[in-house]
Amino acid sequence: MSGTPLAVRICYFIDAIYAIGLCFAAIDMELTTKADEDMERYAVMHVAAAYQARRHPFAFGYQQPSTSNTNATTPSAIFADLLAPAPPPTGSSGHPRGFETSKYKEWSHWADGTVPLLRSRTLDVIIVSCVAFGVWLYTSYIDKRRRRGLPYPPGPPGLPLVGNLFDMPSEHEWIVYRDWAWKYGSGVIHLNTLGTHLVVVNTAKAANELFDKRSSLYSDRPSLTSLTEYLSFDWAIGFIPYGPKWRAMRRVFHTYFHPAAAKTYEPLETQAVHRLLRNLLDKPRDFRKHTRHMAGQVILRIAYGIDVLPQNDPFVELAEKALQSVTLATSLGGSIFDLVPILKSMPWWVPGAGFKKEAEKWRPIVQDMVDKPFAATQTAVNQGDAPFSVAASIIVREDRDPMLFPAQIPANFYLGGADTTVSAIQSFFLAMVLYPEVQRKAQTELDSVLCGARLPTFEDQSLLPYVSALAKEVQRWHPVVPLGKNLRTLTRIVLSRHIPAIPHRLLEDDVYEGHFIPAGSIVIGNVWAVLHDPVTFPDPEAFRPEHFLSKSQGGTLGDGGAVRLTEAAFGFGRRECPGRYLARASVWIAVANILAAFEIKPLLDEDGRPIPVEERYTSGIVAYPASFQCDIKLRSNKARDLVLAASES
Ligand code: HEM
Repeated sequence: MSGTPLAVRICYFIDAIYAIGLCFAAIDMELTTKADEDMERYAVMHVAAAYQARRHPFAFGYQQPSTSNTNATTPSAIFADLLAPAPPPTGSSGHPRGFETSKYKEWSHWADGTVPLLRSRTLDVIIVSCVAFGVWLYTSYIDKRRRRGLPYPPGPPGLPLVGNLFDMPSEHEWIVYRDWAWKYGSGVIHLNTLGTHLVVVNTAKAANELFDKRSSLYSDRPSLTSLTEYLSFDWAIGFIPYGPKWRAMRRVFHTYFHPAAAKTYEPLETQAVHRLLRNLLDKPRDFRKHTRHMAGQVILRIAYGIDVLPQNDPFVELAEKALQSVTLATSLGGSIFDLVPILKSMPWWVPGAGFKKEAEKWRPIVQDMVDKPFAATQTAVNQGDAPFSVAASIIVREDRDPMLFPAQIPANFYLGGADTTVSAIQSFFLAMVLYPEVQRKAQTELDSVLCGARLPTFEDQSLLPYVSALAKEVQRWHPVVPLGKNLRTLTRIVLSRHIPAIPHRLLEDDVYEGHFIPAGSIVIGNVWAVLHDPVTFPDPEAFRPEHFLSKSQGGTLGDGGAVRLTEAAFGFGRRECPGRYLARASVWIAVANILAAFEIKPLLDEDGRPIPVEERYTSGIVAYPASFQCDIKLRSNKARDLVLAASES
C-alpha cells in the first residue's frame, strides 16, 4: 500500500464511498419496493468496479456501465455484459485500463455473493440506524435538560449534524455577523458548527456585560494544538489558557506596560518615528516597509535593548520569519489538529500530516526567535553594557516567577505588537489618501500649535484634539483585529475552533438575556461591529475624526464615551490587549509627525490624473489595507530641515 501513488489512493477512497453509498441505496430500494433489481444491479457493478480498482490501481479509467440497454438480471450476467466491450489499453504505465477479462470468473463469483450479502446486511443497517437515532434523541434530551428549556441565542437555522457549517462566511466575517445580529434582532448570535457552539458578541452593551462583568467566565482561550504543540508557541500569552501561568505572564506584562511604565518608552518611540520620517523622505514608495521597520525598532529596543540596523536587521528578519509559521498553522493543514486532536496519532497520509512535517522545519526558527535576541541581551548584561530593556531587567531580577522561562516573556512583545502597529499606521496612510479634507484640517491644527518650529511630541496630545481624534479614528475606521481570519471554503470545517481573531472560551454554562450559552462555547467579540454601531458613530463607514470629538467641537460623542469605545479596538475583559498604552502612543506619535512633515496624496498617472485607491482590506487575524500606492511629499523646506535634524539627533 505504501508504494501506491497518492492519486490512486484518493481514487480508492472516493470509489469505495461511492460503492457503499450505492449499496445502501440498493438496500433502501429493496426495503421499500422489494423489486428494484435495476438499482441493486447498479450497486453491485460499482462495488465490483471498486473491488477491481482496489486490486488494479491503474485500472481506474473503467467505463461507466450503462444498465439501460441490458437484459442482464444476475450479477454474473451483468459482468458478462460489462466486460464484453473491453476498452483499449491506453494507460501510459502499460497497465490495462478497464476490466481484466481473465479475472471475470473470480469477480462474478464475488459479485454473485454480493446480493445475498447485501440482503443479510439489511438487518444490520436497521440496527445501526436505530442506534444512531437513539443517540441523537438522547443527546437532544440531555441538551434540552441542560438548557432548562431556554433557547440558544438566535442565529441562522443550520442543517442537521453539520449545523451552520455551510453558512459560515469565507471573508470579512465581521460584516456578515453584524448583519445577522441586525437580522435576528440580537446583539449576541449563536452558530453551531459540527457540534461546537460559536457565539458572536456584536454590541458594546453585550461585550461589556459578558467580557467585563462576567470576565471570570469568559477569559479562557480554546486550545490551539497546531500552534502550541507543533510550532512550540506554548509561551505565547495570547494562546495560554486562563489559569496560573496566564496570570503570571499578565503580571509581568503589567509591570512593564502599565500606563506609567509605557510613558518611559515615549523617547524610544519618538526616535523610531524620526527614523521613519527620514526613510519616508529617502524612499517614499517603500512606506509599508518603513512602517514595519519602525514597529520592529520600538519592540526590539524595549524588549531586548537591541538597536536594529536600518536595513535587513537579522533579529527583525528572524522574528518576521517565525511569525510566518503562524500563517502555516492557521491554514487548513494546521487547523485540522485543533478541530480533531485525535489526528495527532494518525498515519502520515491523514489530512494535516503535511503540516506536521512542515512544522518540524519551522519549530527551530520559532525557538531561535525566543532564544537568540535574549542571548544577545544576556551577553550585553554579562559585559556590563546593556541598556535598559525588559530582558535585561528580567535577567538581573531575583524574584522571578518559577513558572515562567525568562526568554519567553520578551518574545511575546514582537508577536503581539509588531503586525498590529504596522496595520494601524498603514490604515492611516490609506485614510489620508481617501480623505484629503481630514488631512488638511489636521495639518491646519498642527501648524497653528507648532508654527512649523518643531515636530510634535506625545506631550502635545491635549493641544491637538483634532489630531488626537484622528489617531483614534484610525483604530475605529478599520480595527486592526476586526474579528477573524480568511477562511476559504474548506477551512470552514475548522471554524469552530479557529475562526476568530483571538477567540475567548466560556468556562461554565451561562444565560444572557434569556438565552443559554453552553460551557465550552467559542465566544468572539466583534470589534468591528461595536465600532461601527450607527447609533454611537453616525455614518460609521466614513473616516471622521469628529466621531471622537465632543458635540461642542462639532463631533458626536463626549470624550468619556469615546475613550471607553476606542478600548474595544484592543479587545475585551481580562484578555484585553496588555500593550495598548504603548501601541496608542506609537500610533499617535507616528500619525502626528507624518502629518506635520508630509503631504499624502494619490499617485498621478502619465496624464496627470490621480490613480484611484480602493478601500480594500485583507481578512487576516490582523487586517491590513490591501496593497495600494500613494505619493508622500515633504510639505515645505522647513519640514525637510526638521526631518533631517530629528533623524540625526
Ligand atoms: C495598534 C496596536 C494593537 C492593537 C490594535 C492590539 C489589539 C489586540 C487585541 C484585539 C487583542 C485580543 C484581546 C482579546 O482577546 O479580547 C490583543 C491581545 C494581545 N496583545 Fe495587542 N494590540 C496592539 C498592540 C500590542 C502591543 C504593542 C503589544 C505588546 C507589546 C501587544 C500584546 C498583546 C498580547 C500579549 C495579547 C494577548 C493578551 C492575552 O491573551 O491575555 N499588543 N491585542
